[in-house]
Amino acid sequence: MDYPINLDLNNKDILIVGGGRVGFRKFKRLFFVGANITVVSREFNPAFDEYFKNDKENYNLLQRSFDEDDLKNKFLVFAATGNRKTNEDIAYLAGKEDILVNIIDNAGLSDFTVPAAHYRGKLLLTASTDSILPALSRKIRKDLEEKYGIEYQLLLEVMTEMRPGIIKKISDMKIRRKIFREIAGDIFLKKVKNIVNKEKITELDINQKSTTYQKAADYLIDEIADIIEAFVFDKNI
Ligand SMILES: C[C@@]1(CC(=O)O)c2cc3[nH]c(cc4nc(cc5[nH]c(cc(n2)[C@H]1CCC(=O)O)[C@@](C)(CC(=O)O)[C@@H]5CCC(=O)O)C(CC(=O)O)=C4CCC(=O)O)c(CCC(=O)O)c3CC(=O)O
Ligand SMILES: NC(=O)C1=CN([C@@H]2O[C@H](COP(=O)(O)OP(=O)(O)OC[C@H]3O[C@@H](n4cnc5c(N)ncnc54)[C@H](O)[C@@H]3O)[C@@H](O)[C@H]2O)C=CC1
Repeated sequence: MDYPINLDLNNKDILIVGGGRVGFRKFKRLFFVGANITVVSREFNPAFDEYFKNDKENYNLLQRSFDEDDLKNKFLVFAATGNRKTNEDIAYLAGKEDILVNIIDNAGLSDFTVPAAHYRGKLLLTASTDSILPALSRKIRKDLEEKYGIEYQLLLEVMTEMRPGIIKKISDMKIRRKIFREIAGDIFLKKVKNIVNKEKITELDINQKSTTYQKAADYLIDEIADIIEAFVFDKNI
């Protein structure tokens, strides 16, 4: 069985060997999370074209064959060539340097695999199948996209501001746990969803902290204050 872990790859040096269809999929997500990416590839999938144009970000696209020196000082390596033997060689060389590898055509030689992922603001939901049926991971990711909507992003955005204050103010851990479980419960989530629908809040509103977002956030902060009061004074809500 695999161990799930959420890695902070911001500014970490990552190597991808092979800029094909799969290499691009790995690249896109690494770019999204702020990694420092080097892609070495004999040829590049056209999906990389727009990235060749803006070559000033945290990535380096090198059109050539893989060289052992490419592994130097890398935090993680993805072997994503279409050549099984080359990918095997990369697994061996990276292993010698104690660098963790993902081998796109060989789960057995991989130190880690990549799950399908749905990001909803700060919520991250992932699916994997122990490498048995990646198409199922993809299908589950699509299901999660339907089920876990913008209300989760809104709630987490508001809680980013509120959680430290609640922890500071309420010293009793048991009461805090009750409060947080209530905020994460079905009843409260329904309220958040209603406000998303009523105010027509979009992802952009949340990211830009628009006035529509502020209005919704203020409403939720009041609701959360009511929950806190109810639990602190041990009322049954
Ligand atoms: C082991 C793993 C290694 C790794 O890449 O980390 C791996 C390996 C392989 N995948 C293959 C094929 C496909 N992969 C996908 C899709 C995804 N593959 C991803 C991960 C993983 N794929 C890891 C295990 C994850 C797990 O445990 O489930 C996802 C989840 C994440 C991502 O890549 O970002 C992403 C969905 C992203 C999304 O949409 O959300 C589709 C679907 C499609 O394209 O429709 C197909 C075609 C249909 C099919 O074969 O199922 C083949 C070739 C098989 C062959 O030769 O036929 C191999 C090689 C092999 O099996 O040896
Ligand atoms: N892990 C996954 O999610 C998936 C894995 N696969 C597996 O991955 C394999 C290939 O995936 P694709 O991206 O579609 O292949 P692709 O052929 O589109 O891309 C491979 C890239 O590697 C480059 N390359 C080959 N040898 C190289 C070398 N020595 N140095 C540098 N670059 C080199 C090529 O120029 C090419 O751009 C398939 O054979 C399949 O087994 C397929 C689908 C999904």
